[in-house]
Amino acid sequence: MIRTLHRWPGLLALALVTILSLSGAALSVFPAVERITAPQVETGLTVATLAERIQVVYPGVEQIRRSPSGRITAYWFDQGAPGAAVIDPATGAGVASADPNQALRWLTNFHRSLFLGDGGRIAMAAGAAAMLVLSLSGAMLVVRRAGGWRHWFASLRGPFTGRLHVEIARIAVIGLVLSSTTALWMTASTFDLLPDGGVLPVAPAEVSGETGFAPGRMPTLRRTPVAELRELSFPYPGDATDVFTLKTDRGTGYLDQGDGALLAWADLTGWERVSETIYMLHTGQGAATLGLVLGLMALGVPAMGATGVLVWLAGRPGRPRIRGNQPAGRAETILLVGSEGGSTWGFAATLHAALTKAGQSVHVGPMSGFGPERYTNARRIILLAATYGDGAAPASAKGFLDRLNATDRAPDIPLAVLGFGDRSFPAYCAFAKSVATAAEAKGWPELLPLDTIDRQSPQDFARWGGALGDALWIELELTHQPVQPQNDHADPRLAPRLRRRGAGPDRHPPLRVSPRLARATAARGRVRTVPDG
Ligand SMILES: Cc1cc2nc3c(=O)[nH]c(=O)nc-3n(C[C@H](O)[C@H](O)[C@H](O)COP(=O)(O)O)c2cc1C
Repeated sequence: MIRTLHRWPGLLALALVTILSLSGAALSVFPAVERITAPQVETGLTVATLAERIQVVYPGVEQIRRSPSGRITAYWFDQGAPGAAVIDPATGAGVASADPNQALRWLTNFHRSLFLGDGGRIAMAAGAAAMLVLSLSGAMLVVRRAGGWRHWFASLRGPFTGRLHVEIARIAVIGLVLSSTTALWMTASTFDLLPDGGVLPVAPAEVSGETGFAPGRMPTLRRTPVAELRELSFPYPGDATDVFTLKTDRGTGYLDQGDGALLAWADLTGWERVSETIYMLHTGQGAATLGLVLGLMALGVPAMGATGVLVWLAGRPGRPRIRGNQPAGRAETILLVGSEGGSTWGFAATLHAALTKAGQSVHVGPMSGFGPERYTNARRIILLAATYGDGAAPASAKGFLDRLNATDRAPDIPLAVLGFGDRSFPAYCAFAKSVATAAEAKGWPELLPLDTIDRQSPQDFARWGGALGDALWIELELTHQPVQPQNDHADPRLAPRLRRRGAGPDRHPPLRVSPRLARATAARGRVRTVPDG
């Protein structure tokens, strides 16, 4: 279920989340550059002093703005012509153009809406939602694979592409959850779905009617550090009824231009504060370092997309077509498979073919489809169960143990459990062992004791086949030629190990095990083979 939830949004929204993450990563650089290039403000500088300095240089100043990076921009009128510049707060003089950065504007529009207006905004929000689902389901898969939250950073085993996918995911997931959640919040805010609109102070009923009180002398501005400033708007020249408007991190107020008195004030609402914090966390404006970290994490998305597709492609051909598979209600032998990577299905196909050749009718299906009420003709049930993660159930065996535990009585059909695992994992064949223990506890009759296959060994399988043949009183030859999973070649640790054990089809001719010999070796717990023919 979680795997499906991870796979399909991932494959369907791959292009969208890649666009979102790459453009987001590029955007994350701008606040950091602005932070570095913006002229620095001396500590303790007040809005009063800043306004005074700017007014000396630009007497027609009508607005002063401070961006979250600390950059100060002034806008003025000079003989009827508008002007604007980035200001050096130490002098009040302009030091750079205030024209908006075209690349930033282009990237921002692309990132927000793909230049498609509201439709594009909704598409990008869907991409963010897909990223959130992918991050959360991915985190649950990492936990399952590592064997719990405590092992989040434990070293990984398994094919290279899968490991790389998880290695990136477990670092990037925090940033991706943060970026996607904040993106969804911001979209909701854009579409007015949140009550986070600003509240303005009530307009003053009376003003002094005077003009000309210098901003540098106004008590409120003298108490307000520039670090808190967002915007200071000057009154319209010649209009004695107009006021100064001050916006800071705390709220908005009106100041009388005749005596500097604070006429009205409104604090930011709780919703506004939350929305502003979320805006800062998403854009990195006001938190440039965090922005860069999130941008780096976003770069993990294309890499995870590529490795995720490779993992999906490698896993797809895992389940072979089984010719002559009998319906569950008609088969004498029910062969159920618990597999994650697909290789156990190959063993099931070999066993199915050998039993069919010996005249049996066999049904092969996933362990997750366990339904004893359907096995009306069955005389035996065989479970081939791999283990994944720290002793967890593989994908095609999900729910098997729950279903078995929920039944009052185990089926009255003899059972054989064959575990597939790898001895280099601490919980060797742990899932098969749990199944065998649960079956025993339910009083399920035993056809064969639990046996295990280490690293898909054909010899181990042939040996077990001999023991099964003896139990069924038939000649049973299991000559399995494993198909090496494509991405195991990329795993420098797995491939030599498999080769040493002779798992490669080219290194190992099919093995024939005589039932008598197999019985003898099975009893001694080691494997001996006889050459073909
Ligand atoms: C990520 C991963 C985790 C595994 N965890 C275990 C484990 O905990 N215990 C074990 O015995 N084998 C473990 N294995 C080995 C597999 O169970 C074994 O290779 C099995 O034959 C795979 O069968 P399948 O391809 O049908 O899933 C793991 C393999 C991988 C790739």
